[in-house]
Amino acid sequence: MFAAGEALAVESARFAAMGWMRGTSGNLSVVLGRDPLRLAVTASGLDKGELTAADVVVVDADGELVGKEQGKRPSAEAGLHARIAAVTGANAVVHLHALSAVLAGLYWPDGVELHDLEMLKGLGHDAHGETVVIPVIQNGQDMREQGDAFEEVYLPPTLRDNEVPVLIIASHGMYAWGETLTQARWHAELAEWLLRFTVETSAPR
Ligand SMILES: CSC[C@@H](O)[C@@H](O)C(=O)COP(=O)(O)O
Ligand SMILES: [Zn+2]
Repeated sequence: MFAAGEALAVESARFAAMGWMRGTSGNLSVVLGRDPLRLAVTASGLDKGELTAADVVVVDADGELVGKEQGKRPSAEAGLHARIAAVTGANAVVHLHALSAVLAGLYWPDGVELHDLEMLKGLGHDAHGETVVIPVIQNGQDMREQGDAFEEVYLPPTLRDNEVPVLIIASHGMYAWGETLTQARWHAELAEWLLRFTVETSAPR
């Protein structure tokens, strides 16, 4: 648990330095166990640039606190982290308030189309001839409803294509996930670049 807290604090500071976890915004999680599902998630309402290894709590599949943590509440969005981990099999989930994701969700509320960009390979897709759609769901405060909305738009991997390990929440931010915390970060970094490129080159003027 200390190791998970340490890893989440390091990643959180890195994301904050990128400007994607300003103030108390954003949250991160890693899966601790699957039967039953348990995640280590960042505690709520803290400065995400200054987390310590102790600023983490354990939650269940509904994002509810497991055990007693003195004075710390789970992230308000822990329930969506747990749902993404359950549905996708990811071992780490990151949630960022990247401006490019919010702008892309505003311009393309039915999903953001990406194609013919080398960076798509970092999301597990083809650099040529494939259109990758990052799904968008509406913002909300009920994590069960947000989880249901995610499940409706999520495209699992097929024999031909990999999943798209990214979700945009309109007027809010983005989620990315992966097999490890490092891979989740890579997906977030690459998706942010792809979204920024697309907003800057294709947004309606
Ligand atoms: C400016 S923080 C907004 C929060 O409501 C939320 O969206 C967020 O990302 C952080 O919530 P937290 O409960 O600290 O994990
Ligand atoms: Zn948020």
